[in-house]
Amino acid sequence: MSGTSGDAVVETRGLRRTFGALVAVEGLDLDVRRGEVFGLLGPNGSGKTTTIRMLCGLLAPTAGSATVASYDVAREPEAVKRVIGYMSQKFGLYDDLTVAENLDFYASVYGLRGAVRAARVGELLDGLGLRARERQLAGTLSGGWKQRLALACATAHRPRLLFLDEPTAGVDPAARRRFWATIHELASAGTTVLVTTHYMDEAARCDRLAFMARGALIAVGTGDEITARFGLATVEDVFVLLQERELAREEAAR
Ligand SMILES: Nc1ncnc2c1ncn2[C@@H]1O[C@H](COP(=O)(O)OP(=O)(O)OP(=O)(O)O)[C@@H](O)[C@H]1O
Repeated sequence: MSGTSGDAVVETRGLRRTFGALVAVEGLDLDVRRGEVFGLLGPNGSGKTTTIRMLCGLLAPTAGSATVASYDVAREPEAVKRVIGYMSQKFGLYDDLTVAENLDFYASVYGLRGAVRAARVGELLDGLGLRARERQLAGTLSGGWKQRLALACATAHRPRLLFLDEPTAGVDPAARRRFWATIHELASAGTTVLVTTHYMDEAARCDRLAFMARGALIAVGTGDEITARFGLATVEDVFVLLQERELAREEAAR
């Protein structure tokens, strides 16, 4: 890990990704510290998912650099994948496999074998309250249980970092609250969590936030620091302001 960032476990410098003429992520300089719950916020299309996919070693940067747990995402994507867990917007579950089979599958993909794998699957079933549903097909679970299972799958190998892309979209408030309790337990145990969300109550549960707009970082800090910078009362006000600016830009471009 490079000298100036101290305990940064995610570090990007000038990170950029284009798709043809479209600049999805532009010149991103980001530091996420070990054990922090870090929220990535921004309007639709602002580059959050593209950023997460680069940090997970799933998408090559066009330019700039990023390290995750000191591994370079462009040069060492396989090493990155071993130390991270990724829960995508679509959860990535296999609908025609049971709860236990999904867990077993992910545990095997993450390199767990034999008795260690069986023990870990059992631990996840019990720890996340999935035992009663272990033989149920994932496709028949409610949204809240799918989310729980997806989190269990993403943490099967006890990753040092967890990337969560809109993890609670379409999930009821009680399930969201339970989910966040689990996230904070993981963070207390030293897991670094980077999460994207459109929900402001979830933003309030993050230690620090980064706002993105049109692929660029607009502001980074605690909720209080960011609202102070914009001279607004709440993080939601900042979010709405950015969204309105985006809409105005789109109108002007028409
Ligand atoms: N594979 C791709 N090919 C072409 N364009 C893409 C691709 N992936 C993303 N984009 C574009 O890059 C921009 C950023 O998208 P991204 O999904 O990163 O935004 P986001 O902030 O995660 O949005 P949302 O909040 O809607 O999930 C968008 O304009 C999107 O259409």
